[in-house]
Amino acid sequence: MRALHFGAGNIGRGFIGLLLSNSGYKVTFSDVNETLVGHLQERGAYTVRLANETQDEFHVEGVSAILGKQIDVVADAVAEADLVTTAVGVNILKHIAEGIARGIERRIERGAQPLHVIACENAIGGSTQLKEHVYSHLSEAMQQRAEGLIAFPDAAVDRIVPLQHNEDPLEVTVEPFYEWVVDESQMLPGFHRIEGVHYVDHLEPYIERKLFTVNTGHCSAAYLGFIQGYSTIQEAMAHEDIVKQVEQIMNETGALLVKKYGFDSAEHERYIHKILDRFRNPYLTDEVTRVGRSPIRKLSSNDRLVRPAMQAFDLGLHPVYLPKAMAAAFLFRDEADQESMDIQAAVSREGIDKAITRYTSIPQEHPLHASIAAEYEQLKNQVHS
Ligand SMILES: NC(=O)C1=CN([C@@H]2O[C@H](COP(=O)(O)OP(=O)(O)OC[C@H]3O[C@@H](n4cnc5c(N)ncnc54)[C@H](O)[C@@H]3O)[C@@H](O)[C@H]2O)C=CC1
Ligand SMILES: O=P(O)(O)OC[C@H]1O[C@](O)(CO)[C@@H](O)[C@@H]1O
Repeated sequence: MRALHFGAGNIGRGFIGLLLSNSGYKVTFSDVNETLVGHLQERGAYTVRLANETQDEFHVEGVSAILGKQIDVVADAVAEADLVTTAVGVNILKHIAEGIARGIERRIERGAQPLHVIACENAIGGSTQLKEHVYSHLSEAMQQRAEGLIAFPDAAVDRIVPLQHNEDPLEVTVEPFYEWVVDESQMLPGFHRIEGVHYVDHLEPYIERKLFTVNTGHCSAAYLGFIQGYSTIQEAMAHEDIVKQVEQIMNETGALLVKKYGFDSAEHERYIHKILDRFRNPYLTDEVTRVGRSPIRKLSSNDRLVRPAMQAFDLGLHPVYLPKAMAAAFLFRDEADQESMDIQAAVSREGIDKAITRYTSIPQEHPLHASIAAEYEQLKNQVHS
């Protein structure tokens, strides 16, 4: 069984590649980072280390790599694969779509077997988004032939994998916890199951629970930690005032999730506490700049902050901590993160009110808009210099 995985980065090597290899897939990585591809081609193996007391090691062997810029090579790999997965970042999906489309054409022309394409990104409907990008490169006739042969099941992925600072450029340190949930209702018969994946009929409760708890809480810790001048999540989470606020934020999304999906509230509370412990993992060093990265994406209407806040509001809940997290996101600044610099420029140019509407799509007359603006005014004088 052959798997082609796009993105040989932290999640690619430390999570998806590891599970695929453990399930008997021979993994080929496609990446645009030539150095990384070179190392993988040369060694064909790498180590995954768990961030726990015993630093458990796993050796992933028999892997290969191709350069993602070589569309023809990528298309051939897609044509030969039994499974395609991605962990490149949701905004990069459009850039890998052409290679996948050319590969689909080749495999259909050869009368090949069905193919599953699973996007493992932090986004709602990631694989569906990828399908749209891929289909934009296919003729209508080819799209029709692809239906029933090529499936794009949506997925939720959860494992904290920070930026790596290991001597060995291929080694990756990951937290012990992981969760990979795939929408089985979007799959075709005969799929070679991946060990460790949880297959469900309805993904929405799982992806929203994950995105609105782990990701909402994590980025909030980053933005609130940034204001206080902390450089890592572990440093920020050592301060009880930040922990309390992060917990309140997750309680607000929790109230929404319990109301919307009927989750057991005691169980959800345990889920929140486990996540707070994961954020505090003393065996990891996770930079605030990584966890806060891409604030435009994180402030967008379908993502971890605005979507739960709006849904909560519409269900008659009145979030107050979520607007604070959003206000903190508007203050996050990292010169290496273009999105954060664009937000800072927009706020200076047009003021916070217009910037809130621009990035969150929350109209000025909505009560949440005023809450974010009020929190921003409070927080802006507290940013550690
Ligand atoms: N790191 C984490 O803790 C988690 C990350 N995720 C999601 O996984 C995805 C990847 O995140 P990370 O692994 O942290 O990022 P990363 O930056 O470590 O890895 C992304 C990789 O994609 C490669 N890439 C970029 N453009 C490409 C292209 N056109 N073709 C092929 N490869 C390309 C990059 O060179 C890089 O190696 C993101 O969507 C993220 O939200 C999800 C859960 C946890
Ligand atoms: O690219 P993003 O969305 O910041 O992804 C990283 C996030 O995903 C997580 O791994 C949670 O699964 C967190 O480490 C982090 O907040």
